[in-house]
Amino acid sequence: MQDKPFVVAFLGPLGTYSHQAAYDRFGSSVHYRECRTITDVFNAVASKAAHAGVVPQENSTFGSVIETYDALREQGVGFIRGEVVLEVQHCLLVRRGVKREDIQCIKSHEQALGQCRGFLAQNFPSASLEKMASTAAAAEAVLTSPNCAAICSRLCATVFEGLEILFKGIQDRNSNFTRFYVLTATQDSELPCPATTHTRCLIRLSSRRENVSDRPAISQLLAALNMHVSRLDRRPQLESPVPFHDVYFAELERGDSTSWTLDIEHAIERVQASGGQVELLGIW
Ligand SMILES: O=C(O)C(=O)Cc1ccccc1
Repeated sequence: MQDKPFVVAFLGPLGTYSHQAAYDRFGSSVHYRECRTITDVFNAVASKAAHAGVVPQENSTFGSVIETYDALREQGVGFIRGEVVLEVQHCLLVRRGVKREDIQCIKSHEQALGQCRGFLAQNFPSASLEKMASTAAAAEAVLTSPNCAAICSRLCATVFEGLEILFKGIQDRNSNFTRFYVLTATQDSELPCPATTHTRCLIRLSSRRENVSDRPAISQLLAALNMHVSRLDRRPQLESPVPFHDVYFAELERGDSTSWTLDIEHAIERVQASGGQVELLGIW
């Protein structure tokens, strides 16, 4: 009898950058599960409908992927086990035969629209911009919207028959990379070829005390952490009774320490002792 296949969830449909990143990490020996949104990828992993998931986390031109951080704000959405960095070269795709002057609307994921803002302002100043769940979802929608174009990868011209490439390399910065997180349900869930040495981790930080006067500032929490922070993100904490009480996401990078996991545990204890709330969200 055959073992159950390892299932990897990603933001679909086929042809997204997330699909390419997932394939770069897991190759052809796993089953892939397309999800409609990034939140659905988290849900597929948390509910064990998929063994692993791949979600976009940040882009070198446009910055953080907000939907990913909003998912990471919730409890029990998964544990980050790895990262994939993908070079992203966007194309403008139309239904075959559609001319540049026919285009009235441009569809894509908000990240792709943001990464091509200059190109769009210069070449399509009066086109309306429409946010879609993913770049490939935009490509698929263009099949039935002749006056629209999609920003997506050139792969979509192969995936969706009837589309053609009008422009290539339309991102505002030639050097354009997106980083993806690989997640599983828990820290010790099964994962093909897991990393043997860990060099990064992600923690979620917030102050515990709701009382405004007593609340430790982020600077105090980071001082208590006393670790090498390589990246810091911030989102509103929705359950807080006070406004502008944020939750922070800090990526920590290993120095030359030989006891990295122990260092993290001690750092978490220090933050808790200084009035902070901390959750380890990933180690890879
Ligand atoms: O929509 C996609 O293809 C995604 O994977 C999200 C995204 C969009 C633009 C750049 C990188 C990732």
